[in-house]
Formats: sequence, C-alpha cells, structure tokens
Amino acid sequence: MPGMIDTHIHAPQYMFIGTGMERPLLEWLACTTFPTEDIFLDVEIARNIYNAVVRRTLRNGTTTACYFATIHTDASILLADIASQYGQRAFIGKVCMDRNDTYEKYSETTEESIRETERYYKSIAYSIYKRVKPVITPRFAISCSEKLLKELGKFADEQDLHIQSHISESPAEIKEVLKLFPDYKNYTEVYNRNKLLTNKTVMAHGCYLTNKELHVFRERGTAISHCPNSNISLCSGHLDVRNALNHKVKVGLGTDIAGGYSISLLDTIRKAIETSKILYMERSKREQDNNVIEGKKKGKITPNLINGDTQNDPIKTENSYHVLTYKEAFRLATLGGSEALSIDHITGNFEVGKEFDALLINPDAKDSPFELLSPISTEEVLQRFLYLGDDRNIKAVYVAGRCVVPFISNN
Ligand SMILES: O=c1[nH]c(=O)c2nc[nH]c2[nH]1
Ligand SMILES: [Zn+2]
Repeated sequence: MPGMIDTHIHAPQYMFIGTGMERPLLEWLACTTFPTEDIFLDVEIARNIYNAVVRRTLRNGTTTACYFATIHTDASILLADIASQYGQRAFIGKVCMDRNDTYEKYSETTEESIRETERYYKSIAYSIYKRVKPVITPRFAISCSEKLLKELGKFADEQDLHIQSHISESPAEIKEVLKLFPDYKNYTEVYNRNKLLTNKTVMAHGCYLTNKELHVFRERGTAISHCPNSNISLCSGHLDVRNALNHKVKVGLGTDIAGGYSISLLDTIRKAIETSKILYMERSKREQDNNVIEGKKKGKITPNLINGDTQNDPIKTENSYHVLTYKEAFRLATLGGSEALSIDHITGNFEVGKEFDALLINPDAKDSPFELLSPISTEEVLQRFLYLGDDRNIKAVYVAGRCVVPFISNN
C-alpha cells in the first residue's frame, strides 16, 4: 500500500509519549511540554530522542512526516540529518516563539527567532538529501508577537517555503488568542493577515473553525491536519472532518505526538473514524431532541422517536450526515496528507510518475495481531489491517524506491 503521511508530529515530545495527558492544552504545555522541549538545547539528548522517533515512525509506516522540533536550531538541524540518514521524507520546523508567559525560560527574542530561522533554513535548504525540507514554524498565535508572525510570513513568502502551526484547538486557547490580538476578528485572520495561510501551509487541529474561517482556508489552499487522538487525549474538542471536506478544505492526518499517544497512523485512522461517529451520534441525538420538542409544541409526538426506534426517522434515512468511511480515512492518511503538504504530484498513491513511497504489508505475518481464518476479499483484508494491524504486519518500507525498513544497521 502507499506509505502513510503524518502531517503533524512533535519529535521532541516523543520523550514523554503516553504520559501526562491529564491536563488540558494550555496547562499541559506549561507543565509538561515546555519544560521537556527546553532540554533539547542539549544536542546529545536530542540525538537520542530524534533517532528513536525517526526509527519508530518509519517502522510504523510513516514514509513522510511533518515535524515540529524545538526552538533550538542545532538540534533541529540534527533532526533533519537523522531523517536524511534514515531516508524518511520529512518537513522539519525549528519552532519559533518569542512570547511565553507560562514558562518564560523556553522562549527567544523576536530578533533571535528570525535570525535563527534564517540560519536553520540555509543549513537545510542546501543539504544533499532533497527529501527533507525546512518548514516555517510559528508555534501558535499565543507564543508569537505580531512582529514575529509578520516577519515569518514575509520570509516564507520570499523563499516559497512550507508553513505549519496550530489553530483553534481548544476554547481556552482561542479566548487567549482573541485577548492577545484584539484588532483581529478571529483566529484565522491572525495568520491570514500576516501571510501565513498559503497553499503550502498546514494548520493542526482546527476543531472550532467557523464556516467563514473554513472558507478562508479553502480560498488560500491551506490544509488542516486532523489530530483526533490528541483532540480527545487533551479534551480539546472534535474536528468535524466531514464539514471541512464539504468546504473543500485539504485535510491530512496527524498523530500530534505527544498530545496524541500513538505514533501509528493506523491509530489516527481509527480515531478519525470514531470521532466522526461520535459527532454523528451527537447530531442525531440533538435532532431527535429537537423533533420531540417540535412534536410537543404541535401537540403530537412521533411514536417511533419516543420508543427510540429511529428506523423510520426521516433525519436518519435522509442521511444528513455521512460518517467517515474506512476508505476515506485511508485516503486521508495517504493521498490526503500529500495534498495537505502540496506534494501530491510526488507521492500519496501509486500513480505512474510519482516516487515509490510504499509499505509491504503481510496480513498473514507469523506474529500478526489478527487472523485471516476464512477466505475474505482484498478490500476486507485492507479493512482488517486498518482496524487491527500494527507494525508487525509492515514487512518493509520504501521511500522514493529505497528500502528504508528493515534498517540496514542497528545504530
Ligand atoms: O497539541 C499541541 N501541541 C503542542 O505542542 C502545541 N503548542 C501549541 N499548541 C499546541 N498544541
Ligand atoms: Zn501539535
């Protein structure tokens, strides 16, 4: 199958993966994330963690990853070196943040952030392995001054670079953004007016984007990275992916390590489907409740709704909301990710002319976590792998035709 594309992952946060998800976003950043990222000034710590995360993502079939590193330029360059050595296709951002009221130690001056971004860009842009690219990375609006956002937008525009950040992830975050940027009408405008929304921009989360904001995304060609595991783990909210797709916004999937706890895009696929089903159930419940209220007002209550029998409920049979299918989720993890990163002319599926980013799947592996006991169709095998499979079924990984898993050496 085509290789999977993680459009949003924080490489340094691999250090605390699977722990510390009891706090909501802003507290989690202040108490767990910033103190951890701060120690990546130490390049040897960075080497250890970055080696581990590149190996682990590759083994799990992530042929392309769009990484946040930290504010430290040298460690970010090191992550690019490691991804290059292993042959992963990657977009890697040195994080920019000139404002941090909750953990002051972990921040830069505006000038440092701009100067170091330029140094970082020069170091990566001229490296030999062309499949690792720099990405301009203002962390999110809360951690950037208007001046920094403007300068980063300008630099990305001049050099025609990718951009990544976070948007509308949690209600507390949005409230803080509107407080810090009172002259902007909404979160999207903060990035848009500073030239940060382009067709090479990926914004993570977007749970609370309004239809008007989605319209701006569509106009700019900006993508959303859907990170359902993280959205649930940090109690941030849900992205209505169907609505984003209906607005013709590009959507890819993100593990968002370590707000999300699973490195595997198979998990992201599952959580994306489950989130869509949760939204469907919530919507059905709301519509039923409204129907009952309407019925009461008119003095008649539809019996099948009272009994909970919804078989003849026109709202359901009209199918006003379609849950994400496994095929759609599979597409988001592959071609959708490549569209989000504007590399769908290079990778994302097996169209003739594209580079060969691929996984060799063995559904019948000796140590497989599922069985194929009765004869089933290829589509059913795929479906079973997506729901039940893991890295034990991924026998080989290829990026641009080169076999990158199994690893050649153990270092
Ligand atoms: O899920 C998230 N992880 C982060 O590291 C982060 N920083 C800002 N906003 C964020 N959201
Ligand atoms: Zn994130």
